[in-house]
Amino acid sequence: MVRAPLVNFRRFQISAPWPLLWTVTALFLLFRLAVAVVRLGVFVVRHWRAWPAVALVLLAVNVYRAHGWWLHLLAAVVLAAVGGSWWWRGRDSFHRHVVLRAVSLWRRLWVYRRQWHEVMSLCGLVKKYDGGEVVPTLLSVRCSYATDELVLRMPKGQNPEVWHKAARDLAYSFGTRHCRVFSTRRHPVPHRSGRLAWLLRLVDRVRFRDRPRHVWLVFIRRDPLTRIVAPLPVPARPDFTALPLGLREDLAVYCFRLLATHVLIGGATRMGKGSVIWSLLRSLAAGIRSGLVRVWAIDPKGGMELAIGRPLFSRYVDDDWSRMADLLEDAVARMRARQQILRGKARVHTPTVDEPLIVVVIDEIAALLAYLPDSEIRTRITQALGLLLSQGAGLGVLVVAATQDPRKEVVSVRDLFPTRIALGLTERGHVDLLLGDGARERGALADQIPLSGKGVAYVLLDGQPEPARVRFSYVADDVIRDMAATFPAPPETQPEPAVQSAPRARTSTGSGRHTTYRPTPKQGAPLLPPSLLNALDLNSTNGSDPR
Ligand SMILES: Nc1ncnc2c1ncn2[C@@H]1O[C@H](COP(=O)(O)OP(=O)(O)OP(=O)(O)O)[C@@H](O)[C@H]1O
Repeated sequence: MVRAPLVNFRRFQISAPWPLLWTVTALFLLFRLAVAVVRLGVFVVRHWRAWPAVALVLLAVNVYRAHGWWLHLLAAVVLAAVGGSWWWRGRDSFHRHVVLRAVSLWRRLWVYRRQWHEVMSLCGLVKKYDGGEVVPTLLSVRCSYATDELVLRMPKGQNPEVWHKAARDLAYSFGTRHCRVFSTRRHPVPHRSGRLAWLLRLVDRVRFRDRPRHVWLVFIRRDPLTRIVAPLPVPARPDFTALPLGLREDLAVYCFRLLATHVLIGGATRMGKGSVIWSLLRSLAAGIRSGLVRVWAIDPKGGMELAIGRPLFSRYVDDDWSRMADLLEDAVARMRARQQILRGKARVHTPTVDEPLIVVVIDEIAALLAYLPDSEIRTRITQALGLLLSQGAGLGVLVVAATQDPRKEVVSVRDLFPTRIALGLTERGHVDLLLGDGARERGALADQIPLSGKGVAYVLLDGQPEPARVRFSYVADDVIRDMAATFPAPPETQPEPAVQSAPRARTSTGSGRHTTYRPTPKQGAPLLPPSLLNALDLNSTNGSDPR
C-alpha cells in the first residue's frame, strides 16, 4: 500500500510520521488501561465485604452448571436448619449478626446509596469546585431496630455545623422524622486486656484515631422512647461513673455519671422531674442501705414529691424554710470538715461508709431561691448553695436540684451546675439556658417534646458535644414505697462536723438591712465566685426594700 503524503503541494511534500503517531496512541491507551486497572483494584479493596458474596455467586453458577438445581435446594435446606437452630439457641446474637447486618446492607443500598447524590444536592451539602461537584462520601451504614447510623466524610470546605443545620431536611428527605448529627465517634474505644492487648491497642490507635472530617448521622426510624420505661434493676453496688437511669434512643441503657458533679434538672410542670430523681435514687439504693451514700432531701412543696420515700433519706425537711437553710448549712460544714481532712492529701473525695457521698436532693430549687418570702432565709440558702455548688463536687457533697424555670432570675446559681438535664420545656429559649448556647441548634428540641413524652429528656453524654435523647424510667409510687422499705438509710452516726458551720446571715435590727456573709481568706474559706456574689448582693438589696 502506498502511503499518501501528509502535505502535497506541487513542489513541496512532507511525509506523515505514522510510526510516531501509532506509538503515541498506543502509549495513551496503555496509560488509560493502567488507570482503569488501578481503579478496579481500589474498588475491590474498598468493597472487600462483597468478596464472599461474589465468590458465593460464582460458586453457585458453577455448581448449577455441573450438577443442576437440586444441590442448591439442599444448601438452602441446610442453611435454613442452621439459621433456625441459631435463632432458637441465641436470638440476640442471631439478630445482631444476621438480621441487622442484612437490614443494614439493604438500607445502605436501597435507601441511602440510591438517593445519596440527589438528597445531598437538594439539602445543599454538595460543594462546587473547578467546574465539578464534590459530594460527601458515605462510608458505612449500621442499623439497629430503631436507628440507622451513617458515617460519612465531609467534602473540604465544610464543618459539622452545616450538618446540624441540615439535620431536619436530611431526616425528612430519607423518610424519617428525626436525624441527629454527631461530630465525634459515638462508641468508646474498647478496653483491651490479655496477652495481645498491646497489639490490639496499637491497632485501635490507628482504627479509632481522631477523624475531624467524619460526621455521624443517626436517623430515628422508630421512636423507642414512646413507651414507658420500666424501673431498672437496682445495682448491687452503685457505680458512680455509670448509674443506669433509663433508655437511650439507640435502645442502650442510659448510664449517668454522678462523679464530682452537681445536677440541674429542668422541665415544665408534670413533665417527669420526679422520675429523674427517683430513677437516680433507685440506682443508688444499695449504696443508701449500706451507708455509702447519704441522701439529704428538701421538698419545698410540702412533701408532695419526696415524702413517699422518707426512709431512704438520712435527713429530710419539707415544712420549715429555716430548717431547710440549716440542712444546707450543715452540708457546707461537712464539706469544710472534709476540706481540712483532704487538704494536701487528695484532690477528690472517695466515698466510704465513714465518709459517705452526700447527695442533697432539692425538688423545686426555685422555691428556695426566688419565691421564698423571707429574704434573710433566702440569703442564707443562696449562700450555702453557692458554697456547695462551687466547692462541694470534689469533696463528695453533691447537689441534685429540679426546677421548672431555668432562667437566671429564678435560679441564680444555675451556672454552677456542671451537669444539666432538659425534660420537656415550654419555651424554646429555655433549652439553651439549660444545656448551653447552641444546644438547640445541635439537636436538643426539648421544647418540642409532646405532653405524652413525660420522662423524655435531652442530656449531654460523656465527651460528646451533641445532646442525646433519653427516657428516664418511671418509678411508680408502689415501687418507691417498696424501694424505701427494702433500702432504708441507716441512722446518721456521723458526729457533728469539727469545723464551725458557716455563720448565718443576720438582720441588723433597726436599719432592716441584711449582712451578707462573705468568707475571707483570713477565715480560711475560699471566696465565692463573682456570679454568686452578684446574686447575693441582689438578694440583700431586695431584702432591704421596705416594700
Ligand atoms: N418517666 C416517666 N414515664 C412515664 N410517665 C411519667 C414519667 N415520669 C412521670 N410520668 C408521669 O407524669 C406525671 C408527673 O410526673 P412528675 O410528678 O414526676 O412530674 P414533675 O415534673 O415532677 O411535676 P411537678 O412539676 O408537679 O413537680 C406522673 O404522675 C406520671 O404519671
